[in-house]
Amino acid sequence: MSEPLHDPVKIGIVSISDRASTGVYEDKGLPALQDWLTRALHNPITFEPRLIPDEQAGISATLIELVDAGCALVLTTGGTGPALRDVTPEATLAVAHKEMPGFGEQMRQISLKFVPTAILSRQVAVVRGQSLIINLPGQPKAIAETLEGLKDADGQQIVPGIFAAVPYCIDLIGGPYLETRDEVCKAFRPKTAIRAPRTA
Ligand SMILES: Nc1ncnc2c1ncn2[C@@H]1O[C@H](COP(=O)(O)OP(=O)(O)OP(=O)(O)O)[C@@H](O)[C@H]1O
Ligand SMILES: Nc1nc2c(c(=O)[nH]1)N[C@H]1C(S)=C(S)[C@@H](COP(=O)(O)O)O[C@H]1N2
Repeated sequence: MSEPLHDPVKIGIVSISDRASTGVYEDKGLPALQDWLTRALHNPITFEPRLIPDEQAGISATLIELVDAGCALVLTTGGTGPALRDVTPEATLAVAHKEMPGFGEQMRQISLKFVPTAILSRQVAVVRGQSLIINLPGQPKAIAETLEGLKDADGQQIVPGIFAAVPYCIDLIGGPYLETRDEVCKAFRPKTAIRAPRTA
């Protein structure tokens, strides 16, 4: 039997936390991002992980470095709230070529089903060059919640997660063809954008 072939993808994962980056607590952001993406994607993934403090210039520099390194997707976690030190959205907008407001809107819709304080979350998503950068909330459990959405006890989708729109967005900016595992996240593409499976 021939094996299906999937495009390789490089993904930047960035945990932005003063306390995790200085060892006050163990970082749970990077493992949560890596676990979820490995579960969700068929593609072979090279991760570029970064654990950094809530410093605006340093966050922007890290995002640019990851885009320049060829990451088709960069996911950040942390620093999106209203506290003085929370500057992830500002740092992300500072490196944007295009804003993608739908991702932040959808994340807040999803998160409101879990916590009323979701309206405090200022996440943004942007395109820089051929890379999509998305902010996720800092709570480690919020990572899977926002990427995957909300399902009922029978596994029926109640609110679609934001990742459903990520593969097609990456197609449109000229990146690799991402293929998801439907049981984790059913990605949507218009029929004309669906590529026939390739085999080795
Ligand atoms: N990287 C992380 N690892 C584990 N837990 C985290 C991480 N980042 C955030 N959290 C948890 O989620 C909460 C909200 O995240 P937020 O990004 O607002 O952090 P914070 O309160 O600004 O503090 P810090 O930047 O020091 O993590 C934190 O108080 C913490 O309990
Ligand atoms: N799905 C989900 N979204 C969430 C939360 C959560 O627990 N689950 N916490 C909220 C809270 S309390 C805050 S302050 C904002 C911003 O979080 P951040 O500063 O950790 O990024 O995310 C919100 N979004």
